[in-house]
Amino acid sequence: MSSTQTAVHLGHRFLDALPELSVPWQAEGTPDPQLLALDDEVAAGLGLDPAWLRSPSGLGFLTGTRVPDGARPVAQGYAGHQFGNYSPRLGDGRALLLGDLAGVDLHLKGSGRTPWSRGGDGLAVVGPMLREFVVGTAMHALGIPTTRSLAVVGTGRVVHRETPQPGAVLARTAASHLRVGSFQLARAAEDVDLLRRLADHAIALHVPAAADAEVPALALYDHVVGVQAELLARWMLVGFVHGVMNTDNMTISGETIDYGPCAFLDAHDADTVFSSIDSGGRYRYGNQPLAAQWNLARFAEALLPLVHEDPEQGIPAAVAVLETFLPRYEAAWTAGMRAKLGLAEDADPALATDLQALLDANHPDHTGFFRALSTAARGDVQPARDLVLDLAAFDAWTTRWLATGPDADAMERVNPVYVPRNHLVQEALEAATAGDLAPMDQLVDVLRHPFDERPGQDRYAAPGPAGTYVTYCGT
Ligand SMILES: Nc1ncnc2c1ncn2[C@@H]1O[C@H](COP(=O)(O)OP(=O)(O)OP(=O)(O)O)[C@@H](O)[C@H]1O
Repeated sequence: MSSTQTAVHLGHRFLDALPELSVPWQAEGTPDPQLLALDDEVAAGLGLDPAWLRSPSGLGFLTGTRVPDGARPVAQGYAGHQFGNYSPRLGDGRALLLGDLAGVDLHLKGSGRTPWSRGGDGLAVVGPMLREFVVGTAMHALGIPTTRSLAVVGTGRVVHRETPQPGAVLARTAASHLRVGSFQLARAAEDVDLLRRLADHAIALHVPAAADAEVPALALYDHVVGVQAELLARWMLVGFVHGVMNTDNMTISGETIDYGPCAFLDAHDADTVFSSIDSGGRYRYGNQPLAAQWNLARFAEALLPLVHEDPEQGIPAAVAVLETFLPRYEAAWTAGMRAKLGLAEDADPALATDLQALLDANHPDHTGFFRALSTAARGDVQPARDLVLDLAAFDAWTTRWLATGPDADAMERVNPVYVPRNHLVQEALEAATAGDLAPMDQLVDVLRHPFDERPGQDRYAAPGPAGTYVTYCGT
């Protein structure tokens, strides 16, 4: 196999800044590594040669078993609220931060036990790691901030879940792996110096201008509230359900992280839940903005000692910022809806909220309906009309909307034809787990160009049969 890879120099910025949150660690060996998926574009962004990554030495790099000279992999510590309950010790129980490269973190998932593993085996399996690859790739193509999957490598190890599963390691990149839970751990340590270094590190990476603010931690908080408001609006507009919005899965960068029990809506329904363990519907589609706000309140609590030396006295300033979350979310959502509906800047905002009410009442296929509206903007309302039950309400809304002269071309640039449909992802992952990668490769190929309609590929645009949502709790 040809290889033009020169030496890889992995930095260790997290370990240098925050040794207390870092446990130097190594990956477990992989008996028989086999490449299952590789994103050449992500590789190129890191300055890595895809041909080398496919070679035995590249697979050693991607699984953490052959670490470049000078690299210092660590398991990162963090805490977090999971489904509302606080866990003081989470951390990378099956993951490692290999280091940083080209300004981003390179992280492994499924690389073996660490001191944060608690009772877990430290491993990951093929299906869920490929799910992260497929859905993360789709999210990036949709223009939504996200960690990115570089590769999934089958380990050749059998992993014991409900049934024996083939093991895998995911290699992914992120602007950083700083989470709300990272701050919760530093706050719980009652070490203000550690908390300050963590905030300074986050500021240096994600919002350098905050360093000059009167209260840098408050400026950091304001930034995170803003990027999360934008992110949540993007999720809601595209019909994405994250599924496990615990505080350890909320990034400081504003990137989507951890594609566990996630999926895209078929029928638009605020009560949609995909995670089999989310019995109370805490992270249902329609509750996501409020779940994010709740997480941001926990972030504020963690930051309080940096807002004021008497944390209690920092509360009003932090609450004032937190209270901007929903207005910022609504502004981002309104702007996004304006784009999805091909409206001019000065269009009546009630067009968006009235359409939302129509979607809530009629449950059309989310992705298909918005795409069909661009056909309506070209003069054929029937495809959209076929998706709703309340035809009088649809006709009334459509008449108002069409009178604004919506821009169909602009709409087609923001309303995807293809999203990772739950049933297709499931089908592809089951095939891959059984050794056939072709369905996944074909699916990823379509998802990389979500706005470009492809003749003969209708099955990738269609919703699954009603009632066949796969609820999911695999890891
Ligand atoms: N098989 C396992 N062995 C050890 N720890 C695990 C295992 N699975 C999950 N964990 C740990 O449980 C916690 C919650 O897991 P979760 O599934 O949210 O994270 P993850 O998918 O492993 O990682 P990330 O959030 O980085 O994408 C984390 O601390 C994670 O490291």
